[in-house]
Amino acid sequence: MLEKYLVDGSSVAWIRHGEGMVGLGCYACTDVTSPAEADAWWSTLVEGLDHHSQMPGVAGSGPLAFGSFTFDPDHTEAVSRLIVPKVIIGRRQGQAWLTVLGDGVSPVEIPPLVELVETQLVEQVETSPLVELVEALTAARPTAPRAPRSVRIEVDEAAQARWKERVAEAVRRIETNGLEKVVLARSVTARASEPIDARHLVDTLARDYPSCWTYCIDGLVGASPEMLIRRERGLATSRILAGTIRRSGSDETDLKLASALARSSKNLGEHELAVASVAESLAPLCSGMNVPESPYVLELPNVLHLATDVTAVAHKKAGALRLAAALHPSAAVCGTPTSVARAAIAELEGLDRGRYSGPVGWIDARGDGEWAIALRCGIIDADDPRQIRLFAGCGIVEGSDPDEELAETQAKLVPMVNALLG
Ligand SMILES: C=C(O[C@@H]1C=C(C(=O)O)C=C[C@H]1O)C(=O)O
Repeated sequence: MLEKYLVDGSSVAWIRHGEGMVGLGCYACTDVTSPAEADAWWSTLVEGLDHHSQMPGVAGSGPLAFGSFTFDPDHTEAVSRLIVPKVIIGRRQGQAWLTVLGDGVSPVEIPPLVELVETQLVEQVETSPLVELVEALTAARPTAPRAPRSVRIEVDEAAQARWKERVAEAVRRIETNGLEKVVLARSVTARASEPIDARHLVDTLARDYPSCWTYCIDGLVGASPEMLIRRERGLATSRILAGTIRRSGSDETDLKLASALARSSKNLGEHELAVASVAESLAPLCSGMNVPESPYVLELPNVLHLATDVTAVAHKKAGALRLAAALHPSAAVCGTPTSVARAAIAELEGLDRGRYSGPVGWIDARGDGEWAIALRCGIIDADDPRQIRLFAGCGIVEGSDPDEELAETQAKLVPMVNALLG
């Protein structure tokens, strides 16, 4: 529903269970090198920002900055970017709202959009001065989202073999030089005969993976199951995933797989490292932290994950971006110890991750917001939009088997592959 307001180009989306926000146009935008720099830029911009918003107090209402950050700014050609949309259409708990940045529109001119759920936005604003603004913003959307045509997904067996070699090398290093866990990723290129319409990918991902956070920002599109940090009225929550198995297609077998996953010492050990890294990074910025003793099994259509939700009360000054800066890169996407794992990734992976596995999300004027980890995603090539690079990785620990890890990356590619082919 929300995704139908997406306009190609500069529009952004953040959707889960059919709720969230779509941002149109660009009020302000900046390239940054880190979440900390982004935080400083946003704090300054938001002071005295002229805006008209409905539903104040609801998470996601008011002015927002959407952003996505590179995994490792020292080893990428990509840039981290923050976008403050001019218009935001939001929906939560069956209610909808509109936020407009800049002057020229008074709050009374903003039509009540509470019924947006049933009605087209443009109909709603027909009698208002906003109509021109919204029409201008949506004029760039000439057609309904279109599935990409003649998609070819590269199968490069030599590259797969090289990746398995890297996994084997990582396992050797784990046995010999103090590395406990390292996450190795690979990328696969898909090509269509026409430019890929990000809106189609958003539509499909939001429909097929409703419990994930579907995002679209500046060519980065995906549906992440992993929440690096959500801050809502000062309450911080982090969902940590580590330990994965592929689903079989049969409920009965999946049940057995789930209980095997919950008892597997390899997966539990890998999971513990990821939880410890989050708890350690959060501790200086929070109080009253609750870290559950054992993980639960999170079911997604393609895979099962071991999951832990950590909660804490964030210090007043620790906004969502500051928390994300402290948490990234967690062991879920980097490894343990962080610096050794990061260096091993730069040396072994042979991949520019770009914004894959970096924080992606939004922040509001109060410092609340949500930053997921950009997983199960693709990056549409800015120079050739018929092309998209898909990414997937796995945590490598002692005893990891290269063939199984390769199969796990294939399972993690499924959401994007299906969105492209479907
Ligand atoms: C790195 C990815 O996923 C991460 C690695 C996981 C694992 O190794 O079990 C599980 C979830 C994510 O934290 C990915 O999806 O690309």
